[in-house]
Amino acid sequence: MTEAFEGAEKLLEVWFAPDEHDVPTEIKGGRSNWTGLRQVGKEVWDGMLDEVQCKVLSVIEGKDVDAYLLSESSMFVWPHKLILKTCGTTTLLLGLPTLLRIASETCSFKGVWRCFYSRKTFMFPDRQRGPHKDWTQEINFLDQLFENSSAYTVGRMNGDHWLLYLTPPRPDVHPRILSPPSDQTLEILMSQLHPSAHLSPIHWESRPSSLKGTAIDSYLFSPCGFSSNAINGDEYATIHVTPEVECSYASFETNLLDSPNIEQLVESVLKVFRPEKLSMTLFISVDEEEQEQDARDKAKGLLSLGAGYERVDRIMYEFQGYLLVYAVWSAVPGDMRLAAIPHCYTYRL
Ligand SMILES: C[S@+](CC[C@H](N)C(=O)[O-])C[C@H]1O[C@@H](n2cnc3c(N)ncnc32)[C@H](O)[C@@H]1O
Repeated sequence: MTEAFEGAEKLLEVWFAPDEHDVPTEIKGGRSNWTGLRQVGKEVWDGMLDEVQCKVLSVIEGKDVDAYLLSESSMFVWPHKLILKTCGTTTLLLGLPTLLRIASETCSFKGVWRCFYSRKTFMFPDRQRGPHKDWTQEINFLDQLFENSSAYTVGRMNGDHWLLYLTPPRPDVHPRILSPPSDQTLEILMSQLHPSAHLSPIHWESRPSSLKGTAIDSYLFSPCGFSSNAINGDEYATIHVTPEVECSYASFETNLLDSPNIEQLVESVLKVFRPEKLSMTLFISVDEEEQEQDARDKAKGLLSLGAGYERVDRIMYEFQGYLLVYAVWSAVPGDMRLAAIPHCYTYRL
């Protein structure tokens, strides 16, 4: 890389149905053993990713999800939903109309059931291209594709903040469901990493309780940079590291929040990277009152971090069907715990 790299990712999550059993049965894609979006062949995704300006490096096929390792981050494809996460100066949103066309023409989906798009503030916003030059342009682009959406700026306007665009569930795409899917996602976005935090920082392992094995795909870029996907059943975790000192950044994302608990998980990840600054987002689906209490208990995991960090912000939102917690921390100046050499972290998925 000749100039500083923008590690912060754009993150798109599109749900075409609430559940993998709700996908159309018709198969028109090249992978006829699979249903919904998983029937779409790599060569078709390659065409969409050309518009995003990134490439597939490798793919792993799990029982429930396919994980694509990209030249700029990752893509996960379930039968009913897709997560696309891309960094650098990629033009993620320019691939969205093609994704919607593939979902309709190849997979016979009636439309988008729910969509989420988010990102943190860029380190180098002037280098972004297409609609990603600023948040208003991204909102305008998405508003041409979706109705009744909401766009939020979460956090400090005069500091690091996080941007979120979301659409409400569409009953015309899928009728109101009695028990909406349980869904949770944690993202940890870290910057100003400890200088030793770079080479293959994560070892993945299957949980002892898990009968299914974890499939892992990792890539060490030259001269530096690391990306890794792990999948087990319908659970996934993904990690991306930009170690260059002038723009160091790492992200960790997973939908597995049961083991270990969130505090332990976050602390373990922080021990690897020792970032000076970090923000976290936790989305938890909330349906009934019971789930709401459960979600609030999980969210308490983001109240304090032991390891030499002080909380700058913690903001909670309630959306239709979801609780969101956004929290920002910064390292306590002079705290010796942060000077420790980073650990290698074994993550059990
Ligand atoms: C794709 S990776 C991970 C990006 C991720 N979003 C993150 O959290 O940092 C980016 C790192 O790989 C390095 N890299 C080396 N060759 C690259 C290439 N051909 N494309 C993208 N990144 C490359 C970059 O300089 C950077 O350190």
